[in-house]
Amino acid sequence: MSVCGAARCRWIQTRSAVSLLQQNRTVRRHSTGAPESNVIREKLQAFPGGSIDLQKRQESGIAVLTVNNPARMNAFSGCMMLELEQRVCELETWTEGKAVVVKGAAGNFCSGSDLNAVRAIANPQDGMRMCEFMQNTLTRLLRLPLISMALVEGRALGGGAELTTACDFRLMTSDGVIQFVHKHMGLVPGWGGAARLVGIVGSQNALKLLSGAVKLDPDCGRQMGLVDEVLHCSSGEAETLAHAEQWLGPFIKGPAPVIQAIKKVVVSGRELPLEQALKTERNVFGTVWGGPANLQALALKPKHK
Ligand SMILES: CC[C@@H](C(=O)O)C(=O)SCCNC(=O)CCNC(=O)[C@H](O)C(C)(C)COP(=O)(O)OP(=O)(O)OC[C@H]1O[C@@H](n2cnc3c(N)ncnc32)[C@H](O)[C@@H]1OP(=O)(O)O
Repeated sequence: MSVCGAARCRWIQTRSAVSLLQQNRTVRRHSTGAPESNVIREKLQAFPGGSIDLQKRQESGIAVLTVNNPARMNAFSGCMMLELEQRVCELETWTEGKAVVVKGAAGNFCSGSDLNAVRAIANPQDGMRMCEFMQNTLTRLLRLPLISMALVEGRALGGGAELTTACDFRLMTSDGVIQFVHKHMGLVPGWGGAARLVGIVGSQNALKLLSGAVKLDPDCGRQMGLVDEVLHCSSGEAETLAHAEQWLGPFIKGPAPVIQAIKKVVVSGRELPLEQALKTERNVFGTVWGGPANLQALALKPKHK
C-alpha cells in the first residue's frame, strides 16, 4: 500500500474508531500514525515471509481472508502482521460486504507468531509494541461491520488461537484443534485473546484453557461455547469453505447496508455502556429508517384498511 494509501487507511480507521467507540484511545493513537506505531511498523517489516490474501466476492458479499504461510504452519511473519492491518482497513470500507471468513492455507489455521520473529523481537518494549499493534488490528477485525467467522482446519495455536476469538463465530473441521499454547512459551496471550476469550466462554473456562494450555477439540469447543459448528467434510479446503459459506447463508440474506447496520448495533451493545449503546443504536437506526430496503419492504406489505 502506498504511503498516501496508508495515511488514508489510518484516517478512515480514526473516523471509524471514533464513530464506534469514542474512548478507545489505543486504536485512535495507533491509527493517527503516532511515532510509536511507526517504530514497530519498521521493525515488523524486517521479518518477511508469507502473505495475508484477501478475496472479496461482490456477488455474495463474502470475503475470504487467508493466513498464508504454509511452510511455517501459517505463522505470522512481521510483514504478515502489517498486511493483516491493511486487509482489515480494506474491509472497513467495503460497502458491498456482508461477511468475512478468516482461514489458513494448506489445511492449517495459524501457528501464532513466527518464532524466528519472536526470538528477534525479544526485548519487552518491542514485544509490547508488537502486542499493541496486533491488539489494535484484531480489535478492528472484530469491529468490522461484517459478520466474521474463523474457519479452523488443523491447528490454531498461540496467536492463531487468539485470532479465532477476534471473529464473531468459529467453525471447526473435525480434525481442528484450538490451543492457547502461551503457557508453554512462558507467556500469556498478548493479542487481546485473553480478554475476548473470557467474554466468549466465561472466566472459569478461559482460565482452564489458558492455565491448562488445553488442546481443545471441536466437540469440547462446542460444549464450551467457543465453537459454533463442527464441519464433517473430508474432501478438502474448497468443500470446507463452501460449507462455511452455506452456514453463513441465513445470516447474510438481505441488503449489505442492513447486514452492516445489524453488526454495528451488536458491536456497540457488546462494547459500550448502555447509554452510549442506545445512542449508537439510534444513530444506526437513523441510517436505515426510510432507506431503500425499508421502503421496499413497506411496499411489499399489504395495505391495511
Ligand atoms: C501472543 C502470542 C504469540 C507471541 O507470543 O508472539 C505467539 O503466537 S508465540 C508462538 C506460538 N506458537 C507455537 O508455539 C507453535 C510452534 N510450533 C510448534 O510447536 C510445532 O510446529 C507444532 C505446532 C507442535 C507442530 O509440530 P510438527 O507437527 O512436528 O510440525 P513442525 O514443527 O515440523 O512444523 C512444520 C514447520 O512449521 C514450522 N512452524 C510451526 N509453527 C511455527 C511458528 N510459530 N513459527 C515459525 N515456524 C513454525 C516448523 O518450524 C516447521 O518448519 P521446518 O522446521 O522448516 O520444517
